[in-house]
Amino acid sequence: MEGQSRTKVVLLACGSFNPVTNMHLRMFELARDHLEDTGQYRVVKGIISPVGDGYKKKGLIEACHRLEMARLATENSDWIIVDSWESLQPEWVETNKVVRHHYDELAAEQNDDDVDTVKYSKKRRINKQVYCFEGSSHQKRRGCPQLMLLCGADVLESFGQPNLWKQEDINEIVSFYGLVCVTRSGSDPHKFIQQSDTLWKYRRNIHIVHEWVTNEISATHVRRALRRSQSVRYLLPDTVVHHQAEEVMGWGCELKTNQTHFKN
Ligand SMILES: Nc1ncnc2c1ncn2[C@@H]1O[C@H](COP(=O)(O)OP(=O)(O)OP(=O)(O)O)[C@@H](O)[C@H]1O
Ligand SMILES: O=C(O)c1ccc[n+]([C@@H]2O[C@H](COP(=O)([O-])O)[C@@H](O)[C@H]2O)c1
Repeated sequence: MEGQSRTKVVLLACGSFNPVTNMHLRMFELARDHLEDTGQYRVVKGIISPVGDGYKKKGLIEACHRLEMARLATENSDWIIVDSWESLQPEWVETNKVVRHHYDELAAEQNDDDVDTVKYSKKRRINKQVYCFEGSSHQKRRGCPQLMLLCGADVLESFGQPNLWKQEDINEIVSFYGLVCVTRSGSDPHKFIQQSDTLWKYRRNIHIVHEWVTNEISATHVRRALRRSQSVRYLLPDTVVHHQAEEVMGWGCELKTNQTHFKN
């Protein structure tokens, strides 16, 4: 696509970030490299959106701490930011609504003159399929970056978990926005897409990024190590390790307080 303008992309990652790990940050770098390598896209921003306290997942520490740790983790990045909107909502917000919110924010940044008045309540052709979002007030804004949801393969595979995601939300995410999915050990996103009619239909909007440096870094592992007073250094950015030791552990959450070696 030399000489032609690339499509601007904003990557949005939703999750607990309990706490944010180096792998969360690496996920953004991998996704940006992958998309830009195609020659079609220019990734202009990455957004981390920690889930709110209403998610009520076992062991989830307060959103203010997860938010602060994500802020510390990204303070040296010139393109990844943390957004607090989702984490400040009193009730849990479905991911599709979070994606819509961020799309509206991006669209609002555009000049009103750029509004393409074709509403998504009208039939539109996407990937040669007629697609329609009944009742959605979304408008396609010319010049607005494309917003893609960034996730690990476990989240993609959770689409198949009965009664977890609404089918219409999955449709909207993969047809209108697009998905960038980073492989995790034990996952097979290509096979998962092949076995899902919806995902297969919109497979061109799903970008699979292969993590060749296979690793098992997960927030679960970090929490387990903390419970056992083991070091989590180099699994998390140093600033986050310090925050864990100095702030979170003194706030009465489940994490233990006797981990002074984190400060070294
Ligand atoms: N090692 C990893 N490889 C690829 N994606 C990852 C990895 N760790 C986290 N992610 C992705 O980051 C996003 C946010 O994840 P989340 O906060 O749930 O992290 P997690 O490490 O999977 O947490 P937990 O272990 O608590 O379930 C999700 O899309 C998840 O798939
Ligand atoms: O929107 C949904 O229906 C939906 C169903 C299940 C999970 N999610 C989101 O997926 C993310 C999962 O995070 P975690 O830590 O539970 O792996 C989190 O951001 C949730 O809000 C979203």
